[in-house]
Amino acid sequence: MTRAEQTPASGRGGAAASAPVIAPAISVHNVTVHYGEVLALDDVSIDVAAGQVCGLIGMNGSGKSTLFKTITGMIRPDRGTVTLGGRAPAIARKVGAVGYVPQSEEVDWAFPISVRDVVMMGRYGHMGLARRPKAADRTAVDDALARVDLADLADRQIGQLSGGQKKRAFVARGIAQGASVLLLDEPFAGVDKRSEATIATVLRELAADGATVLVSTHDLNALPQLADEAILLMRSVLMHSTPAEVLQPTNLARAFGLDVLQRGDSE
Ligand SMILES: Nc1ncnc2c1ncn2[C@@H]1O[C@H](COP(=O)(O)OP(=O)(O)OP(=O)(O)O)[C@@H](O)[C@H]1O
Repeated sequence: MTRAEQTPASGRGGAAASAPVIAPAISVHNVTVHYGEVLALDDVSIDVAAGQVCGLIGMNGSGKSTLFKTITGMIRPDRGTVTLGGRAPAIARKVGAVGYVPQSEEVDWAFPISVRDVVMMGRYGHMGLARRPKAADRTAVDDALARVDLADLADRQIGQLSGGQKKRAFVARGIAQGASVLLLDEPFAGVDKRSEATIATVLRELAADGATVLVSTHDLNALPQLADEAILLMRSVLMHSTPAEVLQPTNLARAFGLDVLQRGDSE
């Protein structure tokens, strides 16, 4: 039985057992991942509750992308478990509960597909096997495009957008999907201020509506406005606390060395 299934009715009863136990939206327990000889994640444990925006901070190679891929189920850990709202990643993905915005380098931008069709991919879990969009799917896609300010560019080939617009298109895919967990791997990398502000606002709105957002970023200055909590990752979790606490110079120095303190970003 998962923790999500543990209700008072299934326990021994009594007043102390009356509160339902709610599974964290994202739960990573004792996860270790190797690529061959390379140890990418070492005994990582993280719980993030529903409705939170959690920032993921760490230097290049600290394991952020590996953590995202493990949470989506694209990578199977050598050890440990991942659950999303009490469900295995593969199940969560199948029912469209988890949305993923990958790093730009991982997308084939030459693929002959329009922005609208990229966003429509978020609706696949709501369609039958024939993947024929219904009116509700088209409405969800139009709403998501409007929310990230891309309605005017909906019919362009995805590769013909700017870096920030591409990121917004993938955020729109997650919105159209209605994902309760949204994972974003450096959505602010190489984007202009307008795209950054649009994405940050949308993430806050989604969390206010109950979604859980895990987002990696190198922009330490923007972290307090963006996130409710933050994780400092260096192969293992160095710290999981408030942004203010994580941004304490002594804590950043543990993850990045001392020079990051002068610059305000982690690149
Ligand atoms: N496919 C792979 N094969 C072998 N090693 C890999 C592979 N992918 C990542 N690694 C290694 O695993 C470690 C973690 O990489 P990962 O991409 O998760 O870090 P990251 O924090 O996302 O880095 P960045 O900030 O540069 O995106 C690094 O040492 C990296 O070199």
